[in-house]
Amino acid sequence: MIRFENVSKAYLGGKPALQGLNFHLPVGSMTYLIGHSGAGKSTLLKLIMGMERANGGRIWFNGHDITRLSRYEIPFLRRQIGMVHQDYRLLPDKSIIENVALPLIIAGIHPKEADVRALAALERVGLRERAKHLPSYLSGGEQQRVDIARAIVHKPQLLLADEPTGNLDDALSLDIFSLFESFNQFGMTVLIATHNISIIQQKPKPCLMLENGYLR
Ligand SMILES: Nc1ncnc2c1ncn2[C@@H]1O[C@H](COP(=O)(O)OP(=O)(O)OP(=O)(O)O)[C@@H](O)[C@H]1O
Repeated sequence: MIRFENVSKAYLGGKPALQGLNFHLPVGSMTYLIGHSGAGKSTLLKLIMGMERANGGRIWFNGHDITRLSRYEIPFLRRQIGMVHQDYRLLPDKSIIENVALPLIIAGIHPKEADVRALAALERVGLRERAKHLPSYLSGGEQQRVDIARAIVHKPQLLLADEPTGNLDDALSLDIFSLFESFNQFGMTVLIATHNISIIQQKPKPCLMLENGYLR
């Protein structure tokens, strides 16, 4: 699904964030991306999303070189990817269902159809009955599940998560990782950047380990 070939990234004026990365994520795999703060985890995820450009090397997504995409092609790439954030990023003045339906509305789906799909996504994360509430009425763990529903509402092939349990306690974190496992069991490829060693031990998976921008 994803192949990195000798990929490097340096931000303007900074030291290299990623250097000569080579790896392959097969379709249907679930992988952890680990490494200390500043090791380059978020940068790697942003390269896959087309939010940052590599300075060298190639990134293949289903056989297409996404380092060569024009900015008009990037939205098509993103429609195949879901992204879960550490800080939820919900719109505070929109209801839960409106938050989850938003990517579909932006992609031009009819609002009624978008609502049906958003409710189905909320069902998958166990929050269908909270659809009409505002985000501020939900706990941190529930808001994280809304962010996950929004990330999967368009049925992406690939799910990326950047420190998805950074703000949650151990029990809630385990629930969130179980959700990711359930999506993976239905065929979604999953890549999770995490510091959560306890979860990695409880739910072992293949790991990509970054150290100062290099894969170990
Ligand atoms: N927009 C940016 N401009 C300049 N340098 C950046 C930018 N984003 C990240 N960096 C630098 O790139 C390197 C990798 O950062 P990155 O955020 O990818 O690491 P990380 O492993 O995700 O860290 P954390 O676990 O703290 O989120 C760091 O040295 C960081 O300071």
